[in-house]
Amino acid sequence: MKNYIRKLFTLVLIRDKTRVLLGYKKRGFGQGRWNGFGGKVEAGETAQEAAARELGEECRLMTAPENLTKVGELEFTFEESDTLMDVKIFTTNTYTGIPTETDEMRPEWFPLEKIPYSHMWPDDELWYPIFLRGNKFKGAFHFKGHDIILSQSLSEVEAFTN
Ligand SMILES: Nc1[nH]c(=O)nc2c1ncn2[C@H]1C[C@H](O)[C@@H](COP(=O)(O)OP(=O)(O)OP(=O)(O)O)O1
Repeated sequence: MKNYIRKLFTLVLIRDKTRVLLGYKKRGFGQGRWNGFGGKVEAGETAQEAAARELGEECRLMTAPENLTKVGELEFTFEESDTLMDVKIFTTNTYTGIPTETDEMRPEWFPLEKIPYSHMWPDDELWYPIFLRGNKFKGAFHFKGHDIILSQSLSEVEAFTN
């Protein structure tokens, strides 16, 4: 196994009983795909602080870091890269503001039964059902390029260790 350089990322999924807010990524990593809002955790930030900041930067919704509940921990690696993306996934339904398009993302609400998996990361259709059932999960996905999952693990968990 490669000696990966681990980098911490966040992903925020805003949802209520009937719909989830996704953003169409207009540039950068994952361009052209629908995803939650998130990005790199900067030095000196907690993952929750970074998640709240990125939510504001990418779609103008504001929330306090303590409103964000961790629902998932996923690791992504790629044949072509030494970086291990360590992604902490949060959800909340407590926020202020109106989803607004930014340079990075175009937000849109999707009914829970109409999530656009064919235009999302290929792992999403595997773990969103766990998330949508209200459960927590952990997993790892190894990619060839950005479209092919070469190996994976995924399991539901009761809680996280940290
Ligand atoms: N396979 C995957 N499935 C998924 O659902 N989300 C993924 C993913 N791989 C990465 N992500 C998420 C994590 C994070 O929210 C986002 C990548 O971060 P960014 O879009 O912020 O990266 P950028 O390089 O554009 O950085 P910033 O300058 O920090 O905004 O994509």
